[in-house]
Amino acid sequence: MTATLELLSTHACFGGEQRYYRHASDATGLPMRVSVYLPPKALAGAPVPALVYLAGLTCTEDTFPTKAGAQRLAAELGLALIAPDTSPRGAGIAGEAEAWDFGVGAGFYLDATQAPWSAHWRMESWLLAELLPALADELPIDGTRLGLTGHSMGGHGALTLALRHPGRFRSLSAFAPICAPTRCPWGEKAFTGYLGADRAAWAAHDATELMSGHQAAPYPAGILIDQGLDDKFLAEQLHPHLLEAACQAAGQTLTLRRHAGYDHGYYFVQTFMDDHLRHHARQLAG
Ligand SMILES: N[C@@H](CCC(=O)N[C@@H](CSC=O)C(=O)NCC(=O)O)C(=O)O
Repeated sequence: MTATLELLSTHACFGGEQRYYRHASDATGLPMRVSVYLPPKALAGAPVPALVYLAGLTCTEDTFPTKAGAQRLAAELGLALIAPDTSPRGAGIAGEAEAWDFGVGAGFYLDATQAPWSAHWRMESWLLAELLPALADELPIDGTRLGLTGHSMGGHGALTLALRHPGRFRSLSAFAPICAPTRCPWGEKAFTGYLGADRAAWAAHDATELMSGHQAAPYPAGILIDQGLDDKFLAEQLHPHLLEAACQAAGQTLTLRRHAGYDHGYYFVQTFMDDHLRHHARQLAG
């Protein structure tokens, strides 16, 4: 297979390497970016399990490696960390970077069906059909042992992609995720633009709706979610209580931890990162 990953830079980090790649994507028709942390065990040649982290609105592939503080424990656990960019860039669509919650930096991890976005905003296809297979082909990553997590818009991406593609990911967690995008302003704006005004198409990208369609737990080993109670987006945008109710109805074990004093930012994310790494490492072992 032809290599599609172009190494842009690499940095020694806790005995492993923090790398940045450009990836030639047919799905988006644009060069896409991704960061990958390879732990010491992978550099020694052994294929390792990987945790995919989907970042939130306004973020890039650089946000997670520089702000989440995950590499030290990932090195110890022998876990690779994959952090894709949050949208296509450079498509040249009029106004694509004018809003911080739509367009550039706001891909919502789905394939847009509405012009002009449908030509390039194909994040689900890029991630699942191209990027993850390429990473497993070209790097010492075991593509059968992938966990998925994310923050805010990326938490929505983690929950929805894991629920839309059962069996593709072995473990699931999220930080302050958008749990019911069909019922919050961020989701309504994004879904109207990317999927069209007909709300019938939206449910397939809403974690609460997807969970409500399950009669049995899709992640029997349990889902972990952390949420700060001083998060300025909690009441209007995130709605974890709706997902909690849907999980209860489906028999899905959900550990939803609500933390007094924590806001939406990366001080919150890095505080609970070790717990998420251990949650995934346990379920990805063997
Ligand atoms: N510009 C916005 C704030 C944007 C923001 O808070 N982005 C979050 C994700 S929000 C949901 O997806 C984020 O992760 N930012 C990166 C960071 O380094 O904190 C505003 O004006 O409120």
